[in-house]
Amino acid sequence: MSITSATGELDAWRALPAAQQPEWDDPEEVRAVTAELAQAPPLVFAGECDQLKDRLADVVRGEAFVLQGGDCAETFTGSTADAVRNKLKTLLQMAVVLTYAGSVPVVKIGRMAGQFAKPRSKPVEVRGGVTLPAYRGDAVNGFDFTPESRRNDPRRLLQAYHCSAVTLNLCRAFTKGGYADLRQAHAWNQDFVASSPAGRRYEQLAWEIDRALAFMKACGADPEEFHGVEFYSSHEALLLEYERALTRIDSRSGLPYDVSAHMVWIGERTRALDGAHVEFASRIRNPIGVKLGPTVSADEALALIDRLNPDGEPGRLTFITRMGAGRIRDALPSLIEKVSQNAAPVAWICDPMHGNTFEAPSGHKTRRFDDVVDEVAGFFEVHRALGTHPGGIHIEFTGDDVTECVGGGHEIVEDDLHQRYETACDPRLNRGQSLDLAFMVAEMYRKAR
Ligand SMILES: O=C[C@H](O)[C@H](O)COP(=O)(O)O
Ligand SMILES: C=C(OP(=O)(O)O)C(=O)O
Repeated sequence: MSITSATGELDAWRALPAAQQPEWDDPEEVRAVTAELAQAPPLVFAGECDQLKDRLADVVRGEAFVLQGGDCAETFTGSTADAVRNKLKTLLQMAVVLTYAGSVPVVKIGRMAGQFAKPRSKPVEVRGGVTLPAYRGDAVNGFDFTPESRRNDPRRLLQAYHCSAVTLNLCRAFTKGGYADLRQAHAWNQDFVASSPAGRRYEQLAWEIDRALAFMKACGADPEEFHGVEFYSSHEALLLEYERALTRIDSRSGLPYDVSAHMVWIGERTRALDGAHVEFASRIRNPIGVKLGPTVSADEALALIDRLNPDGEPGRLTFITRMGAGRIRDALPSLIEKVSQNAAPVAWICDPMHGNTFEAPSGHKTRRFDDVVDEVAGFFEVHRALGTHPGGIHIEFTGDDVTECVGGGHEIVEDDLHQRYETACDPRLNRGQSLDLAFMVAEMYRKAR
């Protein structure tokens, strides 16, 4: 493909309806910002995206499990060393639990280093009779409820890029520089072990891992093998101007990659077959996820496969189902059956968060930990019944001790939600709830095999 024809194809989305795009007041400013982004260094390399595709191909074959997670909405002020380390630590702890207790290689994908834009149900928010544009993520406007803050500001796209770079740089340093060394499995838990039942359970597992590592060392295995881990970044490819500006032609292959993240996904609200998001994603070579909610039909899923993975490349396409605990057992089987009949290589991941949100009497958006667990259980049951592979989970979590979802080991109740409700959009599992979930999922995975 020539560079000129590749560029034309990469812009084909511009002629199609693009849902959930912010209205910017000054198109000239958007042009200036995207021109600057188009010159900015890539955040990831095409070869890394291909490596993730290989790992996801293992998932398709039933040989690995995906743990994808992080904030609902990252914020600029949250791009600090402490916050990033706490999230990463939680992800690493969950991955260790899944790898050890579930006996499966875990592909670690952060919902991190780029998750700065949010699709919204309503374009405006009303508070006390005042109507302002909805908050659409720090890449678009501010969270504070004032007209100045809620103005869509294209310069925020640059800040999103820089915060993504800082976050990814830290993640790379933590995961390659010794912090993620399996021999540190106790150290990640130090601040947690005394205060939480999940922390104590994890500590026991870390001792078992110590023994296993000592055994392997005694057998001659090289301990340096456990020094670092592979970590990949992902976010929703929502703001097409931003994603397009960060798309580059790979010098090795001449093919386009969106270098804003290793993997990007298309959301439930933007997956229209004739829409701009699917068109854009069909042109880039990254691994792509698509969220599928309870109203998706099997024919739509097949049409998405045709558009996004016509060559049947394993690892290219992941379906992230988010049906809700009450719907998954009815809605998922026919989807999987039809896709399997077509022999389409798809990785199936369960997002047990987005179909289980409700509003507490206090007005806080929340989720029940039990519903989250029940949706994952339904996901495993369906795959088990059909003989297909439950390929992973996609969750919203934070490494901090927030009170945003109810239930879990600490029994957070609706009256507690106000205590530490810090999310900029949807409720996240806190660290204890995340670890509890990892133990339960590991158990489900072991049984499913
Ligand atoms: O994270 C997903 C969506 O952006 C979020 O659920 C939308 O929330 P809203 O319904 O409050 O707009
Ligand atoms: C918006 C999201 O999810 P969904 O598209 O599934 O609603 C999300 O994961 O942030």
